[in-house]
Amino acid sequence: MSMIAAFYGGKSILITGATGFMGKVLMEKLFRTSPDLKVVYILVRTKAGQTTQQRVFQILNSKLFEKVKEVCPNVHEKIRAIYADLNQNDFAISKEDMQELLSCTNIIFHCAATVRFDDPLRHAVQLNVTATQQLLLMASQMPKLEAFIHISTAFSNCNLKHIDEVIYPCPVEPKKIIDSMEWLDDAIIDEITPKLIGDRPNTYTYTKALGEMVVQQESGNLNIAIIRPSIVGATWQEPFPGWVDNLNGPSGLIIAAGKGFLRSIRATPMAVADLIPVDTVVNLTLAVGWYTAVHRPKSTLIYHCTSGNFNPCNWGKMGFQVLATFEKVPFEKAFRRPNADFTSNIITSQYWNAVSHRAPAIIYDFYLRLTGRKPRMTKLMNRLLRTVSMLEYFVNRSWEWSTYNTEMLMSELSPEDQRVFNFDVRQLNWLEYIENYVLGVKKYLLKEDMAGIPEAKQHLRRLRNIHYLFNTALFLIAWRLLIARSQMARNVWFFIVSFCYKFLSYFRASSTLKV
Ligand SMILES: CCCCCCCCCCCCCCCCCCCCCCCCCCCCCC(=O)SCCNC(=O)CCNC(=O)[C@H](O)C(C)(C)COP(=O)(O)OP(=O)(O)OC[C@H]1O[C@@H](n2cnc3c(N)ncnc32)[C@H](O)[C@@H]1OP(=O)(O)O
Ligand SMILES: NC(=O)C1=CN([C@@H]2O[C@H](COP(=O)(O)OP(=O)(O)OC[C@H]3O[C@@H](n4cnc5c(N)ncnc54)[C@H](OP(=O)(O)O)[C@@H]3O)[C@@H](O)[C@H]2O)C=CC1
Repeated sequence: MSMIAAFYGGKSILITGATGFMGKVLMEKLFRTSPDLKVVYILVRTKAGQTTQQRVFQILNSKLFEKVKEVCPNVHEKIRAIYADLNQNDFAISKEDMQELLSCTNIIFHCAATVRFDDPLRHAVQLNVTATQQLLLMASQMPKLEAFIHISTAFSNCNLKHIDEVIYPCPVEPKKIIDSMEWLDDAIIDEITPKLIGDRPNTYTYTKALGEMVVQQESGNLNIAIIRPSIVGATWQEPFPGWVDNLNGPSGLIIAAGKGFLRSIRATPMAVADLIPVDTVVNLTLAVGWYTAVHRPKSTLIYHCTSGNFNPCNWGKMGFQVLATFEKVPFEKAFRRPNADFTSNIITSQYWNAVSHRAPAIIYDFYLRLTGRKPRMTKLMNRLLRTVSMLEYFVNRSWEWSTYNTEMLMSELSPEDQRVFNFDVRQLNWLEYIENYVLGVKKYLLKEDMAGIPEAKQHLRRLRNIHYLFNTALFLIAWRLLIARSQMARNVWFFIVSFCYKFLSYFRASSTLKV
């Protein structure tokens, strides 16, 4: 019997960010392993014209929840969607709902965040820092609360090379940052943002670091733990391999490469690709929830959820396997054949951006214009290059994360819990994982049918022929222009033609003699 699964039985659990990538997998695993839990409160906002109920309905009707519905047929009754906007005071939660949350919650998993790298500081502070502070305040008023689990990121201190399972202070206190956001205007905030974030690459990593400081400062008597996952990728095993539902991290780039838009990226092939499957993160999160509530460690423990020190994979190996999978299962309607490569420095990267990204986009837009359609490729390409430039920081460096607490927790689990809540990435086979990841992107993100593979392959063969034809035409035009202008080119051309002629004449003569 799993002690962790039994622990969550009968519990009232509050999840923020339950509609996000990690939140959905967390809910799925909770219901699948502890179908007898009392209730899961989720703080949900309305979005894209959907009510909170409609959003829950959509999640429950997705493929991710198919197994849950078998083991917990009344799952819809156990999810209590509470309207909340984490950008608002008291999260805009109604009085009755707030009362219920305060009096009933046993465990909190705080997953909500803005994960955009380019969010203005004000917005990132609001969600990643102020909302965390408010949630802690709520938590301190919950008499039945046993544990508060905060999801941070392994990159909150990406300005360091070696990162321990401790909270590193930021130069300016979070409280001062929160206060200043209230009275500074946007223009001034934009101006001081680079100074505040210092040697971190974006507002996301900076505000996640501030969020951790807030957790430490406001922890009071609460049982708190912080989890720091690295780059969260598709599911490894559960509920099935390859599930992914957003474009963050590598997923968007896999699509861009598979559709032939992305042809080169400035990356260091030997740098560690610290990817971690989302189900691994969720298993660790649930194990940490149990350990924090039951063992009540004296201080806030931080758990690194990373793969690099247990089972390292590098970007070269990852890129290679991604491309190998495209050969077997190509994406449909590719713009060009998938043939991406890593470049090593900024100058070659600029060159390939001009030749392999911008030029084809301009040519294609010209073709669209000629055929009376609206040009769109240049805009799309600019967006892609901007995204790539933001991710480059993370694919050109390696980090070392100490994992003392994570290993300690692993050793504390019973063999059954180690199996059911497995977060030991030493067992992960990267080649298999990456192949399933690419397949998952095709099936669950692009919603492409496997039956379309022969047609996709045929399309790629057509693209290859067009590519050869285009290159031959380009060569002939260039050559024709050259011999019209240069005596030397004419001499070379004359030499080649006469050499071929002589060779053919000799060949014809010798074959006639044999007869
Ligand atoms: C030895 C040698 C061997 C060589 C071998 C050969 C090598 C070959 C190489 C081949 C390459 C193969 C493929 C690649 C394989 C791997 C490559 C490396 C991947 C590297 C990625 C790693 C980086 C991750 C770093 C993570 C560090 C921190 C981790 C975290 O803690 S947080 C999670 C990470 N967060 C993110 O990833 C968010 C990043 N995104 C953003 O910040 C923004 O989206 C943006 C990038 C700034 C873009 O903003 P825009 O405003 O321009 O666009 P917008 O967001 O409005 O979106 C545009 C349209 O796209 C849709 N969209 C965007 N995001 C999403 C989403 N998450 N879900 C769904 N849809 C999304 C959006 O809707 C827009 O659509 P529209 O409305 O229709 O226009
Ligand atoms: N993905 C990754 O690679 C990594 C993620 N993490 C951390 O893991 C956690 C989960 O990330 P992930 O699931 O990938 O992120 P997602 O972007 O997929 O999910 C974010 C969640 O936060 C919710 N949210 C955002 N703003 C608000 C708001 N104003 N009010 C209410 N809810 C809001 C979103 O709701 P809605 O659906 O309404 O937008 C969504 O449910 C985050 O804390 C992130 O920092 C850490 C390392 C890596």
